Amino acid sequence: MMKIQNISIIGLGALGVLFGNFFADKLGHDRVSFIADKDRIRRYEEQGVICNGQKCNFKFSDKDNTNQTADLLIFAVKASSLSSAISSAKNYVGNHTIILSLLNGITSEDIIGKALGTNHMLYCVAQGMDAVKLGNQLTYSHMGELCIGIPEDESEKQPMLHAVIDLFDHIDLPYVCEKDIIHRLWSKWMLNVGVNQVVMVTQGNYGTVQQEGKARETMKAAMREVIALAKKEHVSVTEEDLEYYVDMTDTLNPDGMPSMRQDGVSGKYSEVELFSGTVINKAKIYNLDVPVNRMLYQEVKRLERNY
Ligand SMILES: NC(=O)C1=CN([C@@H]2O[C@H](COP(=O)(O)OP(=O)(O)OC[C@H]3O[C@@H](n4cnc5c(N)ncnc54)[C@H](OP(=O)(O)O)[C@@H]3O)[C@@H](O)[C@H]2O)C=CC1
Ligand SMILES: CC(C)(CO)C(=O)C(=O)O
Repeated sequence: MMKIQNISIIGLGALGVLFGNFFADKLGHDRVSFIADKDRIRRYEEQGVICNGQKCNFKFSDKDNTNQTADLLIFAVKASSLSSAISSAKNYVGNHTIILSLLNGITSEDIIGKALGTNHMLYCVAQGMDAVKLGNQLTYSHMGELCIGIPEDESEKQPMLHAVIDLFDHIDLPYVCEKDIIHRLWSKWMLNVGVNQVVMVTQGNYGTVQQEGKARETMKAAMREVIALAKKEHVSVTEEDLEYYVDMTDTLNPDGMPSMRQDGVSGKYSEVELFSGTVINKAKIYNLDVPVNRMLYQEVKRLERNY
């Protein structure tokens, strides 16, 4: 079986730092590196990176290096940076490279696969964390888990999946190997369509949707529009999935906030196109009305016009 010896991550943000720090602690700092351009590397080395109060000694790899490929390559950028990240990471893809994408939404695996080779892709969903990165500082109390898997018709990727499972077992990384990874991708997307957008437009935090009231009801209504859409696309996402994710959200630090709201706080454009943007476009195909997502889309865009 292939053994994963080195890991490259692209994206030194909330998830990149969280998982990069975990990998480096368990495997040693030499086996984990962050791919970036020279300007970013200079900035990161000048400013440093702090994870739960501790300085991280990360190794950086110049995107233009052509003498090293990754055994495991992890994408941890926002959707708006995905195409630049793909071109920065391409030198690190060798014949044996396994790629995981931590991006939210239901499209990043396809996009990366089309650019770098679908034969490299496993599916992955990152969930359950309350990571907040503001400036160069990451804080979290729950690291969450990675859900990994392959669709039914890609069974030739079992050896790649086993290599990742072997690594995660070896370092005790919290993970779930999913029987139906497409179901997980969609049901996690349903959560983001609800919690990320509602916390963003209310300019709140997890506490805002953990208490009974309008915000929590709007979150659930936005999620139910995804359930209706999933039915049209023959993906089984149910009310039980909704309850599972609402319960998971209730366990998060009430002062924490989803990645989209962190973008709002930093005045960065959000991933709204991954959430209501995608819901609205897909709903048009089926003549499905999605008023809650239309409202959330308009509200996010209104907030972003003031940046
Ligand atoms: N935050 C969370 O708790 C969760 C996030 N997700 C998803 O994971 C993905 C990543 O989110 P998150 O970690 O919050 O994102 P962040 O915005 O915190 O971090 C993204 C990082 O990517 C870096 N980056 C952008 N373009 C490039 C590039 N071309 N080369 C190298 N680095 C680049 C940015 O660097 P710079 O700052 O230098 O521009 C930034 O540090 C998103 O899709 C999000 O929805 C999923 C689950 C939970
Ligand atoms: C809701 C959460 C934290 C999942 O755990 C997430 O996916 C995000 O912040 O984008």
